[in-house]
Parts: sequence; structure tokens; C-alpha cells
Amino acid sequence: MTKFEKAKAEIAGEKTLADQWTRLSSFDLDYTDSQGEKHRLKREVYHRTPAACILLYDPKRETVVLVRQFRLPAQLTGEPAWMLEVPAGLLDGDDPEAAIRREAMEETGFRVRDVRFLFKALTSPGAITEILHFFAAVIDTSDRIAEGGGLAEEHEDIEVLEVRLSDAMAMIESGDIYDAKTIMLLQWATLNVATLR
Ligand SMILES: Nc1nc2c(ncn2[C@@H]2O[C@H](COP(=O)(O)OP(=O)(O)O[C@H]3O[C@H](CO)[C@@H](O)[C@H](O)[C@@H]3O)[C@@H](O)[C@H]2O)c(=O)[nH]1
Ligand SMILES: [Mg+2]
Repeated sequence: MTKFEKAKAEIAGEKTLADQWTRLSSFDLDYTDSQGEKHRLKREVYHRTPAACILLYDPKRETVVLVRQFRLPAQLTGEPAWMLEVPAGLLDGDDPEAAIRREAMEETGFRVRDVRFLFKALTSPGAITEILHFFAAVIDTSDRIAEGGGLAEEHEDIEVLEVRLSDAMAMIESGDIYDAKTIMLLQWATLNVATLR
């Protein structure tokens, strides 16, 4: 028995506010609350498509592969804008595992052999439809078969770094790493390092 047994949400209308790279719309929502009372609510939603990210861990060197790139929203909030993150990208119609293999190669030059699906998460459920699929893979130096750095035709300008897991954890505390998906994967790695062989 939950508080929300009487609750329901029905979409009464949707208006597209912007439809360029990603659609932004405004919804009228007929929300019946937990007391059974009906209210008309307004909600704006940014329709981001699904994405995937990956922890690449080398157990011999105890290192993780991170990428640094420019992020405009970071600059707009006044934070350092060339952010350190785990490799990630939009699925672009592929299944999550195929997409993360492609993104890992494009961004880091690492070939992903066995890949482990960990979990998925909505990254900002109040406003954004983005669902992110999290993966982990064990790598070693022989798996780096290309430069990485991102796609030239998309002007991706990516630096590839290999950082000790313990140093990366310290960079969360110092504020040098402040991307949510990256913090989640580094913490997962720290908790599960014994399984990453
Ligand atoms: N024209 C245009 N191109 C864009 C725009 N936004 C992104 N792009 C292009 O689309 C590419 C998307 O690259 P991906 O590697 O697929 O995605 P990502 O930006 O790394 O996204 C990942 O990280 C984000 C931030 O943490 C996540 O939001 C996202 O879900 C994903 O995990 C960018 O490099 C850029 O070329 C835009 O508004 N307009
Ligand atoms: Mg990316």
C-alpha cells in the first residue's frame, strides 16, 4: 500500500517550445494527487535521447580512462568548463552496448572486449528525459589501438587521460571532477574493484 494508490497523471496537452537539436515542450498535466484531488499542472520537458557511459579500468596499473572536453553548461554556471568525465555518448539509434563500444573507441581509442552492464539512471528526472546506461570494462595497454580524441567532423576536441583510481577519487573531493555520471562510476569502481580483473 503506497501513498500514491489514488494518484494518476494524464497528459492534457503538449506544446513544442523549441525543436532544434533537441525538442523542448510544455505539458499541461491533469494530476490526481494522493488524496484523490485533481489539479492542472504545467511541466516543461527537454526530450534528450538515451545515452551510455563506461568505466574503463586497467587492474594492472589501477588506472581509469577519463576524457576532458569543453562543456558550455559548465561555463554558464561559472565552473571550470573543460570537464573531466568518463567516456560517454548518445546511443544514436544503436543498442546501449554497441553504442558504448563505438563511443569508447571514438573518444579514447580503447577497444572494449568484455563489457559489463551495471545499471541505468535518469540523470535529471524533474525536467529531462535522458536515461543513461552505465557500463564497465577491464582494459590493458594493448587495447589502446587508436588515438581517440573524438570525431573531427563533429569538431570533438577531446583529451584522453589515464589516472589512478585513488587519484580520481581524490579529484572528486577536491572538485576537479564534478560530473555526476563520472562520480557514480568512480564510486562504483571503488566499491567493486575486486571484481574488476
Ligand atoms: N549542432 C549541434 N550539435 C550538438 C549539440 N549538442 C551536442 N552536439 C554534438 O553532438 C555530439 C554529442 O557527442 P556524444 O559523445 O554523443 O554525447 P556527449 O555530449 O558526450 O553526451 C554525454 O555526456 C553528456 C554530459 O554528461 C550527457 O548529457 C549525455 O547523456 C552523454 O552522457 C557533440 O560532440 C557535438 O558534436 C547542439 O546543440 N547542436
Ligand atoms: Mg561524448
